[in-house]
Amino acid sequence: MRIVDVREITKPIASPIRNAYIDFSRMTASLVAVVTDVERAGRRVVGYGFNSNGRYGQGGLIRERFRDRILEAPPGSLVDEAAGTLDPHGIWAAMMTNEKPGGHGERSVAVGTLDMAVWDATAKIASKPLFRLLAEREGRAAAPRVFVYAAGGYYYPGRDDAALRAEMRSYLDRGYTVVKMKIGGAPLHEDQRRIEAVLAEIGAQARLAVDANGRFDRETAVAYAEMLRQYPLFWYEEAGDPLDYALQAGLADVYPGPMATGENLFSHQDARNLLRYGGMRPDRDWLQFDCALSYGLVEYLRILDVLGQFGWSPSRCIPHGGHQMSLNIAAGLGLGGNESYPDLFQPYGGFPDGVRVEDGHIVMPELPGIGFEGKSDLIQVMRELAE
Ligand SMILES: O=C([O-])CC(=O)C(=O)O
Ligand SMILES: [Mg+2]
Repeated sequence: MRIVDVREITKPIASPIRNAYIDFSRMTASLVAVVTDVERAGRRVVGYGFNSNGRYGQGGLIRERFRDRILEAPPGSLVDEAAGTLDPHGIWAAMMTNEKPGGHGERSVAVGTLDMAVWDATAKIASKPLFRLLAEREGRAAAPRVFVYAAGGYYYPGRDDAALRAEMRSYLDRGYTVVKMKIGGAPLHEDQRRIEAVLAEIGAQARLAVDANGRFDRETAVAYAEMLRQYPLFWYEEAGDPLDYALQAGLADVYPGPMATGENLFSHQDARNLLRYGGMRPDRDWLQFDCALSYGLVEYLRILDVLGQFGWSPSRCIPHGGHQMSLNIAAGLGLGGNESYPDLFQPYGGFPDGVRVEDGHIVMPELPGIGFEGKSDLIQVMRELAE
């Protein structure tokens, strides 16, 4: 059993939206394929992966370093003979040869993207859905029904509150019970008006989360907290810089409701610092680490270990990114749910065809691997890369 090729292509996922920090007019993503010499059901097994929105494609790093390390590693070091499939931990170690610790930068995105493809291939070779393989390895029962929430509510050029309300209404019509909107890209009083418009629209049918994308300094984060705490929000996300743990910890004193952060922390060491110093509360707050940006599931398993050491349950994790990889982790390892972007970042985000959101949950179909083959628009671009 061998990995015979690793391919990457950088694709546009541009759209005219803006959060408090960046616009997505030039956003790209890496699509990767890990090609094996194994056949299942009459087809060569190819694992696929891509990075989440918000960070750019990683073609340079993948082509200059990580691809060759996989292809040049002793093939036996990449295989789990006993399990009869690839060894994602061995492949991860090969990719990280000659990489110093710390300063995670964006190599974590390159490795996370390849790691997704490796797990897809690993589960396909085992002829199982990834969530079932993960649950078996951890000795727990899989839970195929997964909570999902609808992320959107971006700033668009010329957009008014009526359009924002209509967007949120459309999520409720599609079965979601939690919706998310952006804040911090407009003055506080304007954001407050937008929030009240959305709350009036969703009423008791759903809850609202708000996301500042790390925009605020301490004073502004507190001013928003004091405004936001009068509303029954699902969470207040990424108020300040993702690495400013003191800012986050200070917010807990003024904001009693749930807070969320972690999508821009890319390693178990950063996650540990958040839990050590960030004042996050395991009884109500949410952790959003996204394996596709942070060295993949091999590293995410280490993050879950750190959570355990600090008394956190995996059920407090709702990853960023809206991809099927995190849906599998949620169903296999007992996370609290997953993000979803019903109208954005297609064809990468979303669910296999025919999967519907009901009462804020989806049920995972029984597809081998991550399940990309069940999403026709996505598997089409994937197969153009490698089959
Ligand atoms: O707008 C973005 O960069 C995406 C984001 O923060 C989220 O999905 O939580
Ligand atoms: Mg966010």
